[in-house]
Amino acid sequence: MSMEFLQLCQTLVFGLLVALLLFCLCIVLFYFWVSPIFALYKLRRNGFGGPTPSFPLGNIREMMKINRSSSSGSSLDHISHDIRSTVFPYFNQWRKSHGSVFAYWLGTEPFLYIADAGFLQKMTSGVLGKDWGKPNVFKYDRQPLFGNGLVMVEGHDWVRHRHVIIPALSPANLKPMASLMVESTTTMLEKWSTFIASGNSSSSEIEIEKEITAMSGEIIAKISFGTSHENHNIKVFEKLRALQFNLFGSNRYVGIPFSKLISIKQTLKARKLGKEIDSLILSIIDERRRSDGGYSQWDLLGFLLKKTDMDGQQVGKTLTTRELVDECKTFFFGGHETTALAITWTLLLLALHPNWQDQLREEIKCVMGDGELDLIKLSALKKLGWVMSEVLRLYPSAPNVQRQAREDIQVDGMIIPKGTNIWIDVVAMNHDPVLWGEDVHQFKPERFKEDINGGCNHKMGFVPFGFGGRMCVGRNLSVMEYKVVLTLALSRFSFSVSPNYCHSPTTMLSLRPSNGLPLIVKPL
Ligand code: HEM
Repeated sequence: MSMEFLQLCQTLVFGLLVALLLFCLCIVLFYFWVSPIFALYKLRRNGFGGPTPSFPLGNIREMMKINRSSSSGSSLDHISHDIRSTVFPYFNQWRKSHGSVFAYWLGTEPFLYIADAGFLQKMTSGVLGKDWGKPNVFKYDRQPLFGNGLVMVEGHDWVRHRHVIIPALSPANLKPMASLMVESTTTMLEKWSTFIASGNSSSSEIEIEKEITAMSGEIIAKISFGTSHENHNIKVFEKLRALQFNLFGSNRYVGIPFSKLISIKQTLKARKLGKEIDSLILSIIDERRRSDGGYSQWDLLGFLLKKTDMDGQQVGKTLTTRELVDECKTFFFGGHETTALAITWTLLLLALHPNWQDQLREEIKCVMGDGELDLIKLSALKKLGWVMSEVLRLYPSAPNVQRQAREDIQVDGMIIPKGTNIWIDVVAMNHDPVLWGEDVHQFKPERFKEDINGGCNHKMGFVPFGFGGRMCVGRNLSVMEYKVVLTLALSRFSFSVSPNYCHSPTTMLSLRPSNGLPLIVKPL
């Protein structure tokens, strides 16, 4: 072979490599630069304003800057329930200049921000639950936490999952679970009594958020898997918490191209934790399938296994084992955090409003008498129901609801282009004086006395459990747990705020007190 021929081959290979590299670069540029600019142009042409993005970061840099300059919390003397500027300071700022509906960008991902109940109603009226998407960008990011569980699944698969799960969480099915709630709550309260008795004073400071979260985790573990897998339950709980802190504990630049590579350590750790949780749950499922009576055990897994392996086969509505694992994770995570935080915020508000503690104690005594907690009578605790609604209004455990448009959606002649992510700001709507009146930031449970919507002047203005076909499936369970825990706690203790408390609500998927909730707890 001549030298010239070899040189020609080398030049050809080099040329091909350069061409390939240029082609890849063009694709990357198209996806992460040209395509977002087209999408931005489409949104603007349809009348959606918003802060100006710069690709590939979108508006993330500005969000971080506003976050840094926002207030970090308030002391006991200056607690304000207007949490809009603390929780989502950038939205609070942008709302002032762009109104309640505008477009912003997480990296190269377009988001439509909505804090307008009228717009929300028009946007959702023509779209069925199964036709909504969930933002792909979050779906990939949160894969280790939810997999393809009900929170993330879409289309006909979502219909099938919901069909299997809804009966599992019906009030009739949940009734036998109440005794598990009483058991875990009583154990926690006993521990508090012992702790207080061991000190020198008649009351003690207790870190309420930590206590309630641990107890709620124990409850959901027993409800999900029963009491015979305690070791596994604890491990799943601990690993899910670790996964949550890994995914949401610090900035990870979701939406920016190759963001997983930027935070490679966190990505790998999340993946590892996700796999460990999956194999723990798989081993529980395997054990159940092998054991005598594994299907008849009274818990959510028992119910789903029976549906999946037996009843569901006849009607073709079953879940695969992989889907069962994802649903167990979804229950476990979705089922404890939101409820635990609703109880935590309630105890803060009751500590700030001792007259409401008295009113609730009176109601509990009147409904339950002096005897043991009667589960059938829980629904008669009306005032406790108003308090729960008011707490979910001021401090919504789920501070936002998300969707992704899978088709173009028409709203008042404007088009939300297919692929647009949608971020509904529940905090902003719950604190909007136009919807609620001038006393919007005050704790007034009585606003729910005559009206389940709390006097909100738009029916889509109060959506603490979401809306439409995708509304939360766990609300019966959470109301039951909320009432059991608070009835037992208020019957034994009074609560006041510790001088060590710093009011600084923040989001880590759910809305939580960023420095915990120390309360002074005193036996009655
Ligand atoms: C105070 C307690 C709770 C609050 C505030 C809450 C709030 C929410 C919200 C806002 C959504 C989104 C709905 C939408 O997209 O329109 C949701 C969905 C969901 N929640 Fe809850 N939740 C609570 C308790 C629970 C519990 C106890 C469970 C499970 C046992 C649970 C399981 C789920 C599931 C599986 C979904 C997805 C439903 C779907 O997309 O079809 N939640 N929840």
